[in-house]
This record gives sequence, structure tokens and C-alpha cells, in this order.
Amino acid sequence: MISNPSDKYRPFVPFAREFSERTWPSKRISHPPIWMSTDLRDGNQSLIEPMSVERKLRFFEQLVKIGFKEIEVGFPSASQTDFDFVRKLVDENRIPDDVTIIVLTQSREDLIRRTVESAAGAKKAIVHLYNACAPAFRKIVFNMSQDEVKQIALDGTRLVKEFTNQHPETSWRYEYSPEVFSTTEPEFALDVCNAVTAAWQPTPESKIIFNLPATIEATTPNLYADQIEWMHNNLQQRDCIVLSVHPHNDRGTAVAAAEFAVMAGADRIEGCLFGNGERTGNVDLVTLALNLYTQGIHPGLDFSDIDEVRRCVEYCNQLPVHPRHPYAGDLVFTAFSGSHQDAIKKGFAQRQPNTLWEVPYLPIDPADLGRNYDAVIRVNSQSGKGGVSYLLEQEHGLVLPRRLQIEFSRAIQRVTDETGAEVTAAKVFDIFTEEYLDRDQPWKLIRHRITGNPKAGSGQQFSIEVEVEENGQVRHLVGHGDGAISAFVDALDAGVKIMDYHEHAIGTGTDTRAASYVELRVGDSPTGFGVGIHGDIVTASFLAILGAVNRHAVNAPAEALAE
Ligand SMILES: CC(=O)SCCNC(=O)CCNC(=O)[C@H](O)C(C)(C)COP(=O)(O)OP(=O)(O)OC[C@H]1O[C@@H](n2cnc3c(N)ncnc32)[C@H](O)[C@@H]1OP(=O)(O)O
Ligand SMILES: CC(C)C(=O)C(=O)O
Repeated sequence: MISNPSDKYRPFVPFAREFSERTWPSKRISHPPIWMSTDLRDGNQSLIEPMSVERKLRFFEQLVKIGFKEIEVGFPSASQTDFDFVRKLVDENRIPDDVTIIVLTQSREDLIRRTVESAAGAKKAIVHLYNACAPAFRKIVFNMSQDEVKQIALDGTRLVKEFTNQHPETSWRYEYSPEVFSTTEPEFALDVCNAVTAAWQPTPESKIIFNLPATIEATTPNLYADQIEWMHNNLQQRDCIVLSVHPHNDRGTAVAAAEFAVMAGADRIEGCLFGNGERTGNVDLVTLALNLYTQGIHPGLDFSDIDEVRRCVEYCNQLPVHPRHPYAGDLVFTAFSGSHQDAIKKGFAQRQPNTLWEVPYLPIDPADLGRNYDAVIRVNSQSGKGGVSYLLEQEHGLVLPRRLQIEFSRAIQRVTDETGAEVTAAKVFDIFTEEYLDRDQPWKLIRHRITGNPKAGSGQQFSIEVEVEENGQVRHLVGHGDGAISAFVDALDAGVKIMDYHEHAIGTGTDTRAASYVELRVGDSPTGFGVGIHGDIVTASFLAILGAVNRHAVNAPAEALAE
């Protein structure tokens, strides 16, 4: 009696085998596997609308551009489109000399004949034959014994040999997949593969490919690796074999399964870009390749323009790539949260050219994939001062002092709390402008003139004449001090005490302007900031002081700044 859904399932244990001789867990991947793209076959057969010849061609050319040397181009006996596409590649000489095409077939005479016909004339081609070997498939699909199922593989192998021999103009190789290997008894899968080896008679120069698929991912990836390592150790004529894996992603662990399988002895991986393929997809070759990249191993595939690849794949598959997809999604190099932004900003600030990549929260340099840094930091209610000030610095060259960052991020937080939405970099600057640069000011600077002419260190007084507009009235002020700022403060005579002052240049050459940031106190009020931007540094600092005084007058900071 089954009362719970979980009672319907049993854990997959591959026939009580222990695999205690395993060595793969302590292995490291030191070089890339042979990559085989099955986008045009396994990927294509899983699409809502299979690719047209035009889409297939576009995808094929993209795969070649990325650097794939083995491309499964279709199931030619499935449809006229698939057959015509393979013929087009061959007849129009579209296959580069260093690329081998692969064509898949069931083990049925008419289908094998047509499959060989589709690729005949290519310089290099691989015929790929499969039949399911797992107990459930033997029982449910074929209703056959082990020997009968093995015979399907042997009959198919003989026919592939016979038909390919009729086309000596092509350099043929052979790939055999004991489909559903992942839930097949290891001894039976081994027995079938060894029988196929004997029938095909591969050599070290012309190897057979045994592709051991996790047709349906049924186990934790470590168990798949155990199965692969066992085959690797027990297959006859291993030196004449390319050991391949073909993980599907039913449990969401196909990438781990493929990586473990390589550690366990696999030479080759079949998969699709961005993990397209039956059901949950084939293993994602982009993730696998770029995982190698981050370990200091060049994958031998070129994803230096990941967005172009993504656009092409989305067009051909008519399926979107998820915004969180590893390495390729729109959001994968973006931090919204404050502590992530803070760490990224510091990472960029400390980065030295030509050094190892070490920017927190960014496992890979987006520039290596053709991405820019525009989207690295985006601001919403989860963001902090680091992210906000990063945007001002990147977009407008404004390097806010720490306490101003704290003050300004409160203004941003008010907006994000109110709207619940993202604040774009342009909006951040608008809010900054409104808050610090373009207020409706009671005090406006009209002009100033330094009248004293002190020599540095002389102890002489600085004198200044200032013309300001105060609430519409023009006033002429005079002040004295040790420097321009103190003389200006003296002239204002508004109870101003300067607490902190920063300045820096924005831009270069004739366009250079100065940015000044002044933190001051008016009377006993809490401190507040003013910002001035001007071509003249002294004017910038006066604007900053007036800005702070104005902010105090209009909108005295309600609370003191706290660290
Ligand atoms: C795991 C994978 O991805 S395998 C690849 C799967 N891809 C595809 O199937 C896409 C292309 N396939 C097709 O277009 C069609 O299935 C065709 C043209 C190959 C065959 O079509 P049909 O002749 O109509 O047969 P159908 O698709 O129903 O196949 C089922 C039959 O093939 C048999 N069969 C299934 N796999 C194999 C195999 N590898 N070798 C031999 N026979 C097989 C089944 O037992 C069944 O036989 P039955 O009719 O005697 O019960
Ligand atoms: C044909 C085989 C390799 C396959 O696609 C699978 O088992 O998933």
C-alpha cells in the first residue's frame, strides 16, 4: 500500500557494488576534456520547435567559432530537415578540416543506412549508435533478455561497419552508447561494450568512442563517477577507446557529475550550451568550460564574447537563458546587496594591473567574457553606501568621502524604501544633484575676489570680498583668515565651523574640474555636507561651504552622522 509519494521511489544503488577501489576523489582536473556539442541533436530533439536548416546552420557556425572539434549535427533518419542539413554541410563543404561531425542513429538497418548516407562524402564523420541497456528499458521498451539487447548493439555495429565501408572517401569513426548506462548493471554495460570492441576492432590510431550516458540522472554524482572509474579500469583495449560521458541534469547535478567523471578517467564530455537538452537538459558545456577557466586551465573553447554566443543560442533554440545562469545570465555579475557591493568596490580599488584576479564576489573577470563592469553594482533597498558611491565614482568621477557616503546613502535609502524599486545610476546622480548641487538655495554665490596677497607660511592674513545673494538680496561681505576657506567662512559670519574638507580633480586636460566636499557645523547643529563642483578649485570649495550652509538652513540634518 503506497500512501506517501516518497514510498513510490527507491534509492538507486548500482546493484550493491561498493566500488571501494575508487581513486577519483583525490584526483584533480589538469587539462580540458574533448568537448562534443550535441546542441544540434539532443538539444534540437528537446525543443518545442526543432531548428530549421537556417537556424541549425547558424548554430553550427557558432559552435565552430567557439572551437568545438566534434559536433553532433543531428539524427538524420528522424526528419528530412535533419537529413538535408547534414547533406548541406557536406555538399557545400561547410565543415572545417579539423572538425568531425557526428550523426546519431538507433540500431535499425534502414535508419543506419540513411544515417550513413547523410554524412557520406564528409572528410571525417562519426556514426553514433545507441540502444538502451538498463533493466527497466530491457523489460518495458524491448521486452528482451540481456543477450538479446546485447545483440541489438552487435547487429548495429556490424551494419555501421558494412555501410561505412561502402564510402571509403570519408574517414569514419564509431561511437557506441549503452543508453541509460547510469542505471545499467555495470557488468552488463561492460560486457556489451567489450563485445562491441571485438566487433568493431578499433586501434590506438582509430579509437572507438564509448559514451556512457546518465540518460536520466539517477544518483548523486559521486556514484556516477564510481561507475565511470570502474569502466575505465575494466574495459578491454582501453588504449583503443575514447571514454565519453553524457550527463543529463534531472537531479540538477550534471555539472558535478561531468567533473567527477573526468576525475574518474573520462576523456570526453557531451553536452549542450547553457544546458539545453531533454527535460532538464544536457550538462551545460559553458559552465563546465568556464569552471576550468577559473581553475587556471584554458578550456580550449572561446567564450570571450559570451553575450554573442547567448544571443545566437537563444535565437536558434527559441528559449531564453536564465538571468542567473552561471557565467552568462544577465544578473550573474551584479550585486544589489550592500556588503557585496562594498567588497566589490574595495576589490576594484585595490586591484593592480597584470595580477591574479581577486575581486570578492566576482569569481571571474566579466571582461574575460566580453562583459563590461556597468552592471556589476546596481542599487535597491538592499544596497549600502559602497554601492551608491561606486556608481557616482564610475559614472561621474565623484569620490565621496566616507562620511558623505553615509549621509548620501540615507537619501537613496529613503527613495528605495518609498518606491521598493531599483534606482539606476542616472537616478542616483539626479538625487545627488538635487540634494547637493542644485538646491533652491537661500544663499547664492555671485562672485568673490581675493584682496589680500599672502605668501605661504608668512603668517599674513588672507582677505576676501564676496558678493552673495541672500534670499533675493545682494550682500557684499568681507572676511579675513589664514586661508581662502577661513576667510570665506569669516565673511559669511554665520556661525560656521568647518569639520572636514576633501577635494579632487574630475577629468583631465582642459575639461578638468574640481570637486570639493565640506563637512561643517552651523551653531550647535549636527554636522552636514556641502558639495561644490567648478573649474576653479577655490570657487568649488566656496560653493561647497555655501551648499552645506544652505542645506542646514533649508533642511537641517535631523540626526547627527553615526559611523
Ligand atoms: C536518449 C536519447 O536521446 S536517444 C535519441 C532520441 N531521439 C529521437 O528519438 C529523435 C529522433 N527519433 C525519431 O525521429 C523517431 O523516433 C525514429 C525515426 C528514430 C523512429 O521512429 P519510429 O520508427 O516511428 O519508431 P519510434 O520512435 O516509435 O521508436 C520506437 C521503436 O524503436 C525501438 N527502439 C528504440 N530505441 C532503439 C534503438 N536504439 N535501437 C533499435 N530500436 C530501438 C523501440 O523498441 C520501438 O520498437 P517497437 O516499435 O518494435 O516497439
Ligand atoms: C543517445 C544517448 C547518448 C543519449 O542521448 C542519452 O543517453 O541521453
